[in-house]
Amino acid sequence: MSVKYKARGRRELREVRKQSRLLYWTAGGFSLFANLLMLTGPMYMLQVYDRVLSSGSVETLVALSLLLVFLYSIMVVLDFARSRIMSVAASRFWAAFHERVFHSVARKAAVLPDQYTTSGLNDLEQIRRLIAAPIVTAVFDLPWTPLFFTVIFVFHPLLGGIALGGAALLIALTLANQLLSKRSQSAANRHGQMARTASDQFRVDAETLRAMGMRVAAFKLWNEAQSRALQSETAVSNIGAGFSTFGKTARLLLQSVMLGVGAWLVLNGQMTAGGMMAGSILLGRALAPVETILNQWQIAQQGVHSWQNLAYLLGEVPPEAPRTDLPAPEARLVVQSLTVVPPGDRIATLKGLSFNVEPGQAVGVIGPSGAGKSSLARALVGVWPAAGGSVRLGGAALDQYDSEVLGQHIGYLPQKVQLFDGTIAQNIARLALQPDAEKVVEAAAMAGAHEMILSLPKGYDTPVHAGQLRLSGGQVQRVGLARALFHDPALVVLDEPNSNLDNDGSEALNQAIRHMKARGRSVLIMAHRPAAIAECEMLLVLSNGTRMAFGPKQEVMAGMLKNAGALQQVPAVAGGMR
Ligand SMILES: Nc1ncnc2c1ncn2[C@@H]1O[C@H](COP(=O)(O)OP(=O)(O)OP(=O)(O)O)[C@@H](O)[C@H]1O
Repeated sequence: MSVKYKARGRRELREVRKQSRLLYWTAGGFSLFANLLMLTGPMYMLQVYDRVLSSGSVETLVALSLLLVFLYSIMVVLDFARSRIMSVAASRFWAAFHERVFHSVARKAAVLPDQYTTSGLNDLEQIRRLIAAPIVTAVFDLPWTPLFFTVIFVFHPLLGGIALGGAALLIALTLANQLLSKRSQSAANRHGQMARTASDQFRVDAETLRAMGMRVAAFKLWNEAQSRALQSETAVSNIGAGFSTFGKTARLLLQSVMLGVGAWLVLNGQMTAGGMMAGSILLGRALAPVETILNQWQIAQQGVHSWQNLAYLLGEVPPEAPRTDLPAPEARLVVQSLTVVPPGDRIATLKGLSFNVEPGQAVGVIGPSGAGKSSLARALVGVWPAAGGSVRLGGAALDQYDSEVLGQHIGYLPQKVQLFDGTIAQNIARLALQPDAEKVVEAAAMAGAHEMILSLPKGYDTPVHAGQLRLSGGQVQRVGLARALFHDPALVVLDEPNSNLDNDGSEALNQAIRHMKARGRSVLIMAHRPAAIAECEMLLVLSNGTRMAFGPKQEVMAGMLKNAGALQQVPAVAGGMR
């Protein structure tokens, strides 16, 4: 399965990379000329030694020097243009994917968060860095190194042989580096990811750690992963640094050997002094790309790892097929033989569930813990796909709507309400940058949150920070309810909406439900506490993922009271009904 995902993701990545083909070819073309111009220095040296020094002609020296400056200027421009082109290619790649990756991360994390959703955006950044890194321009230079070796061979075959031997040595070092560091690099990635996940989790619930003396234990857990990551990273950089130093020394030594052998050839009259100097410089040029690749190997490894991660993520979350725009749905909900299996799991938490909700109706969904109420809420808002059967809103199955468009017609208050960084108004307006003040106040008033928000230091403009909430549990729930009611959605699904509410809050909630019903919207309330279902005329009783009863509230309650067995299965409701 994962191979299939990776292959699909890789295809998508390659397709986008292909769109910048012209840029890569241009950079390649520039590389040709830049590498030809690299011959300028050695040729100048050759001419100065063999022509100027023997002829003593100052004019020739001046002319050659002017030509040298001119050619070097062109080389600088080409080199600069080439790195600019690569940084444009890198930005293009990022721009082509940032939205896609962001949505893939968000879509996958809503269903089944994993290492790929944690690292997705960072992986994209790593690839962007790799494309713009000098190692890529070094790869462009690599095909032209035979040119330098050929010229060295022309000077003298012995020097050419030494140069080729040097190149083979550096390539062998690069391969050995890869072989020796591969395992440590993947361990570093794995443990680094575990340490980041642990620190995120501990930061989110730091209060619990502090209150119950769990900080030291949490540190030990985080530290273990972090130490392993550091150990592996140190191993990788030690290996890399060792090879890189060895490579650099080998190149310097080779250049000296070239000079020494060159001097011996000059003494034997087999070549000129200019050839000796030029050969040594050419060797440096020929080996430079190999040396850069060796030095930057870790960036390449990281980039390849990120490429594979991203391929998996994109393959697993293919782009959403464009959907025909549907009109705003009528608030008629039809659930037919719905079976839901939590993503990543095998056991169904809802089995063959059927019921209807008419516009203007409120349905209370009750049942013991683990009965499947939250699973139903997630399926009704389209977060968890139906494994069997269907959910239809306004006649259309949920997956016939574009998920963003569907979201506009749905209000959802999850069991654990999470606010995002931004102002209260932005949170209510579902993160709109310029919230529509009238609609925000209307939703807040409906949720009974208006007065509470006005009492905050900056009212609706009070900033909230996801990890550092200054609001009480009940206040957060009211803001969450206002967000669910914002923009008058057709279907409102409230999962335990009054778990943190006081009497006033519960009354405000009931008023909001009455209001939604009067506007012909449909409302579903998953509840433990009977106060939450006071406004519901219909009741759905779940047990163990199946429908125990569905119908008008009074009838269902009466039936349950008669049925002592069923009553025991829903103790909370039974308690509230007595
Ligand atoms: N993400 C998940 N992955 C696997 N199983 C899950 C997941 N979420 C819930 N379940 C399982 O599904 C079953 C129903 O859970 P669900 O949260 O829907 O119950 P619930 O009725 O809302 O319970 P509660 O009243 O305690 O909130 C439980 O057995 C639970 O273990």
